[in-house]
Amino acid sequence: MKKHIVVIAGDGIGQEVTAVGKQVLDAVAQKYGHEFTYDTALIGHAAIEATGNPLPEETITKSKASDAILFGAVGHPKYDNDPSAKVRPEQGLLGIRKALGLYANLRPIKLFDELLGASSIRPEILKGADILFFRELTGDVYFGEKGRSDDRDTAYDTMIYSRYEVERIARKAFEAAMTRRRRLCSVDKANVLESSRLWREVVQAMAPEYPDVVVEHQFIDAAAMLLIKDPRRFDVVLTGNLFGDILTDEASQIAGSMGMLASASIGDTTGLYEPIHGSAHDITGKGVANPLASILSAALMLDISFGMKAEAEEVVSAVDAALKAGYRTRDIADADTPDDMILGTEAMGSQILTQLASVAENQVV
Ligand SMILES: NC(=O)c1ccc[n+]([C@@H]2O[C@H](COP(=O)([O-])OP(=O)(O)OC[C@H]3O[C@@H](n4cnc5c(N)ncnc54)[C@H](O)[C@@H]3O)[C@@H](O)[C@H]2O)c1
Ligand SMILES: CC(C)[C@H](C(=O)O)[C@@H](O)C(=O)O
Ligand SMILES: [Mg+2]
Repeated sequence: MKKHIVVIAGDGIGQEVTAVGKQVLDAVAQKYGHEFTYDTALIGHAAIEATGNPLPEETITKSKASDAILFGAVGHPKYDNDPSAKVRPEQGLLGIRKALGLYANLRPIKLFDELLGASSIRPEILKGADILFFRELTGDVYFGEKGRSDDRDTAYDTMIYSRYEVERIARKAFEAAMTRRRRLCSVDKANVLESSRLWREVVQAMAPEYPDVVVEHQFIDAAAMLLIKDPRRFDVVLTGNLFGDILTDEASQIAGSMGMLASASIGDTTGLYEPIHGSAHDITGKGVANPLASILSAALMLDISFGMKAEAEEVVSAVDAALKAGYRTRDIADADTPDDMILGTEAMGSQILTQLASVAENQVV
């Protein structure tokens, strides 16, 4: 199969982990006889430096013309510490999500058994946790009207959702629940927020269309608590943009690390695949970033955008095999991990390629 992929590595460790994600795609293509061609595009701080714009028009054009996008991260400390900056790297990411209509952000929380010890949550609570988040991605307080009063002493952001926006993401979540354990938890703040009351109303109205799905509603504060107290009670979680952003960083502790969580942003056009983590200034340039989130994002691309299920499963199996063999990056190592099994970004990438080669030999005839 021929596919054209745009690689938008962005900033910080985005560059480091995306290089490894791409190597994995190359290895899959070679093994299965696919032809993947690549282009690169700028975003975030890198794009501001080069063009003054966090999302150059060319990046949108290239992205729209591609079959899928492998994305890294955006962000730079210069802007994090300057609240008055008018142009910011993050505008690039929000802009591309909006420009491509990527309203559904799928964030699977998969705990590899080997990483039970890497989490600070007790293993007996965690074992078998498997959650799929549907985070709405192009609405909410992120995109509602925002501003300052004339004297600049008052600021506002508007949390806003339309029935249509809630319905289309909820439908995706219900459909996914039908293929999984048939439980859907919708998370909102309907005891306080009007936009959440609409959210709940829409989900309640759709529930009878899916009689086999057990639907529950939780408030965001309680959901944040339950996620850590009893992660296995969740199957599909449906929520808005801001709540989903926060809950999934929290959920990374179920999987062991931010460096383990992949995501797929999908909608009406080209899908974008990215780790949920950011540019991680604290470890940028040290060669220690965990590339597994990028690799697992590449696996989601193979599955969702290209329909290459076997290839995607093989990538996940290769990750599993590397972890079973005892290899760790620093973020997922525990006190028992021998020093020589703690790998840097590139070395972990090489391990996955090695595992992929052997897994593939067993499976491909
Ligand atoms: N999708 C994105 O592009 C995205 C997401 C979140 C944050 N950001 C941006 O990234 C910058 C840094 O934000 P932050 O520090 O709040 O969040 P972050 O996700 O970059 O990092 C949070 C913590 O997790 C660790 N971490 C993250 N990814 C890791 C990996 N692959 N391997 C090992 N450790 C990893 C970091 O070292 C850090 O301690 C900010 O400018 C922020 O706006 C971008
Ligand atoms: C960088 C930021 C705009 C982004 C978000 O809030 O969506 C990030 O935190 C994410 O989770 O992808
Ligand atoms: Mg986030």
